Amino acid sequence: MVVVAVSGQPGSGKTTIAREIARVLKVPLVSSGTLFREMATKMGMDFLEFHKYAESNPEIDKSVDTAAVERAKAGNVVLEGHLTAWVVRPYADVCIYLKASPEVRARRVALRDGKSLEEAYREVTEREELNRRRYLAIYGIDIKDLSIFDLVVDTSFLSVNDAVRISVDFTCTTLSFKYSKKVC
Ligand SMILES: Nc1ncnc2c1ncn2[C@@H]1O[C@H](COP(=O)(O)OP(=O)(O)OP(=O)(O)O)[C@@H](O)[C@H]1O
Ligand SMILES: Nc1ccn([C@@H]2O[C@H](COP(=O)(O)O)[C@@H](O)[C@H]2O)c(=O)n1
Repeated sequence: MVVVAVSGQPGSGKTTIAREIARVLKVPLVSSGTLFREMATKMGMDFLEFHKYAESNPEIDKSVDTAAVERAKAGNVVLEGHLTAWVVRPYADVCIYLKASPEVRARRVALRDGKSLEEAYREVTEREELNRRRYLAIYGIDIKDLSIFDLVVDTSFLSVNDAVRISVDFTCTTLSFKYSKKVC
């Protein structure tokens, strides 16, 4: 029953890496970020606006996180989300954190979402600060504390392929060692 959590800064490449790890492990990918985006859409809010709304409505993060923990307990999953690893750590075999410079992440999000560089830069920096404040207020968790992670990767100067290879190789090696058999 493998459980992998991929967290990290907005635009660092979490979804890209988590999707590939899930493919290699042949398990589903569950994204807290996607759930959070869907909730924003349902409430007719802009993504960034919803982050601010969540600040005075802690039940939003708690419902996203409860879903992540319940799914982790069921096993055989890759969980992805900016904040997810901190809450599923007790149930995860491997926790990976991705980071990159704000400039690099803004460029990637601008390209991905068809936004201006200025808008993307504002989004990635504001989202990170709003998330940091919420998690500190709700759980007393400082998302600057990366000590819970098994692997921290700065993807600023890595190609997608290199970032994927590093993350997948580490995950497969760690799982194979932990379960004393070739997992992938
Ligand atoms: N190492 C990399 N080098 C260049 N581009 C990358 C790299 N990793 C991911 N990307 C690209 O950057 C964009 C953002 O990646 P991705 O959506 O995986 O990030 P994320 O952390 O999940 O973002 P968000 O926090 O907004 O959900 C995507 O278009 C992806 O293809
Ligand atoms: N456990 C949680 C709770 C909330 N989030 C929020 O989802 C947003 C989008 O996540 P990305 O992976 O797309 O960055 C994120 O900014 C959090 O506010 C979460 O990720 N995990």
